[in-house]
Amino acid sequence: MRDLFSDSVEICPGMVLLRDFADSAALQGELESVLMAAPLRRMQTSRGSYMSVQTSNCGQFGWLSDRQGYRYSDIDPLTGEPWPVMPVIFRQLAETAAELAGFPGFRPDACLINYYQPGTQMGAHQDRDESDCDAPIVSVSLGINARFFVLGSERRGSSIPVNLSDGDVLVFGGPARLFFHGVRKLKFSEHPRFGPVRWNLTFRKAL
Ligand SMILES: O=C(O)CCC(=O)C(=O)O
Ligand SMILES: [Fe+2]
Repeated sequence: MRDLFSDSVEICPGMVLLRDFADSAALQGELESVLMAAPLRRMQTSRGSYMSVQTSNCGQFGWLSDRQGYRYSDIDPLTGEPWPVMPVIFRQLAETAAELAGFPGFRPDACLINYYQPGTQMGAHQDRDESDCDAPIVSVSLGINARFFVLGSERRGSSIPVNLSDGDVLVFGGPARLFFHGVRKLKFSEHPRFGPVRWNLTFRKAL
C-alpha cells in the first residue's frame, strides 16, 4: 500500500480508497427519499436462492437479479416506474472520487443501493454486467464497518482485506476493474445515525 495523499490509499493498482471522503449525513437524507420511491427488496438469483443483502437503485438504470439472471433495467419491476433520479450530491460525489482516484470523466448512470444487516454478506464476485468496463466502479460505505476483501482476476487465492467505515469511498477501475471482491459476514455494531446497519452505494456506468 502507498499513500497518494493524506487520506487516500492505493490498495492495489487501479483500486484507491478515499477515507472519510463522503458527507454521510447529507447522503443519508437523500437515500431516505430515494427509498420512499423505490423500496428495498430481496433479489433472487438465477438459481432461485435469495441474496442476504437487500437492494434498490437510483439513476437511469438499476441492477436486477432474478430467475432470468443479472441485468440492468430502466424500470423498477416492483413499482413499474422508472428508478428515482440519482440525487445531485450522489452523482457529484461519485464523479469527484473517480477523478481523484485517476479516472476523470466518469459519468455514472446507475447507482445500486445495498442494505446490510449484521449476519449478511456478499460472496466473491466480479462487477461485469456493465457494458462499459473502461469506466470505474465507485463504492460508498455508510453506517457500520465492514470487512471488504479483494481477490485478483481469479475467484480463489489469497485476498487483500480492506476495512470500510462510514464515509469511505472505494474506487476500482483499470487493471482492478474486474477483480473479484466481496464483503465478509457483518458483525454487530451500531452507528450513531444509521443504527446497526450498513449501506453501500455503488456507482456504475451501466450502458
Ligand atoms: O458492499 C460493498 O462494499 C460492495 C458491494 C458490491 O461489491 C456490489 O454491489 O457489487
Ligand atoms: Fe461488486
